Amino acid sequence: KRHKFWETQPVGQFKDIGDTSLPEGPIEPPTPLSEVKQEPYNLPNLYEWVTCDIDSDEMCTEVYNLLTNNYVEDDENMFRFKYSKEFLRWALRPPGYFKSWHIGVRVKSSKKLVAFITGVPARIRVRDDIVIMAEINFLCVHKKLRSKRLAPVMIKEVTRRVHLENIWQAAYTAGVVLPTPISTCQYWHRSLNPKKLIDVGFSRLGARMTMSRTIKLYKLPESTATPGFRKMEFHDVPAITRLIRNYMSQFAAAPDFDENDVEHWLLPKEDVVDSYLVESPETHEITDFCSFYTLPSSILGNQNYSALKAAYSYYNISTKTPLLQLMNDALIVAKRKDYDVFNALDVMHNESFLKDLKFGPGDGKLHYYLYNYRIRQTLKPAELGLVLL
Ligand SMILES: CCCCCCCCCCCCCC(=O)CSCCNC(=O)CCNC(=O)[C@H](O)C(C)(C)COP(=O)(O)OP(=O)(O)OC[C@H]1O[C@@H](n2cnc3c(N)ncnc32)[C@H](O)[C@@H]1OP(=O)(O)O
Ligand SMILES: CCOC(=O)c1cnc2ccc(OC)cc2c1SCCC#N
Repeated sequence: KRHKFWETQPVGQFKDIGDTSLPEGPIEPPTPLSEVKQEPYNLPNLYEWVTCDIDSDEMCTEVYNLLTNNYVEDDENMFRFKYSKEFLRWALRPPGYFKSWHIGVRVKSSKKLVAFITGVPARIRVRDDIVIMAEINFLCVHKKLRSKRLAPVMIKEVTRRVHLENIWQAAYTAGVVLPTPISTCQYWHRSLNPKKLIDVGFSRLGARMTMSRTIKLYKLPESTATPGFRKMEFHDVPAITRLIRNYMSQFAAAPDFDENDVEHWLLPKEDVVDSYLVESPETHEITDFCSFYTLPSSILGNQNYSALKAAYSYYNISTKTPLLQLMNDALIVAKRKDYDVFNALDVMHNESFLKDLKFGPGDGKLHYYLYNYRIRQTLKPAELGLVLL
């Protein structure tokens, strides 16, 4: 496959796979800031750049509507991600964020928002290197403007704006194969509402299985099992920061969270992110943590349902409570909050609980990428400690 754009970019190229002579680390050196292109890339004549101020409800609504109607669908066009406005505000305003990295494209005449791409700054450790990167996300071109080579322009523009902040690396994920994945992970799904998943056509009744038997198979207790299991609160931030920094050090790639990052990314936010911890009733030590984010999807073309309420496993830490028991408590909480499905990637130690907790493998893959940073050997999912939204 010819990647006319990606072959011009400082990313691992397919032709270089297996070439262990190439050094690990940045592919190109930084450009002197005076040499970074000062003006935006040219768009086709009908279009103009707009910096999206998502603090503005009007602008945030335009972004929400563009994504709701034009963002990622599964291969069978059964679902389309429907990130909420509150989720977008959370995802796009972490500590140190740049409004200039929230980039839209409007039709000059109608002022209609027809494309979007974002970056947020993140400190990411790759093996022993801590690298300031841009996490790139929400790349979206309106369905009516596809296959016009707009995406490469969007990517070059966000790259330019990231360079202006003296940042030279990026991290991103995609369902498509591009030059060149640093890891390829698998989605797993745990039914919480099997009747709905069967009705929408995602799941099928097992052979020799009735609907009532299937509902019983996925049934969960009303209450969690772990003593001291409770919601995370603001005063837990220092302890959770210590816990996650220590736990994540075992993975080849992971976020380098400080207390400000933990406060932003891991404190519960209603209908955005849920986080729970285990505080030992005896010692009051905080020993374990689990979290999931809320990403609904539109259900496309079903008579009975229009929305899927999905929970996505985020960061989980087990030092005393078995991960299996901790994640079962997460499932119990998600079911109690009326989620239809609990999704997880096979990253970190997730493989250890997926089958036992009745997750089934999805048919979608998620490829992880670094921009302008080579790693010699593809990482196994279990070596990945990074979950992007
Ligand atoms: C130092 C800082 C660096 C920051 C930047 C780092 C890099 C960040 C990179 C971005 C990370 C985003 C992460 C993220 O947001 C999470 S992945 C979600 C991406 N969005 C969607 O799938 C939404 C629905 N699809 C669309 O809106 C369009 O199909 C998009 C806009 C995807 C492509 O629009 P289009 O109308 O269908 O296509 P053309 O404009 O004609 O362009 C075709 C070229 O685009 C390449 N392409 C297609 N999909 C891609 C994808 N998902 N990543 C990267 N490249 C992608 C494709 O390979 C081809 O290049 P090639 O000819 O070389 O093969
Ligand atoms: C029921 C299990 O599938 C999903 O939850 C789901 C929901 N919405 C999507 C929207 C776009 C989409 O495009 C790849 C996939 C989904 C998926 S499966 C992959 C995500 C996970 N886990």
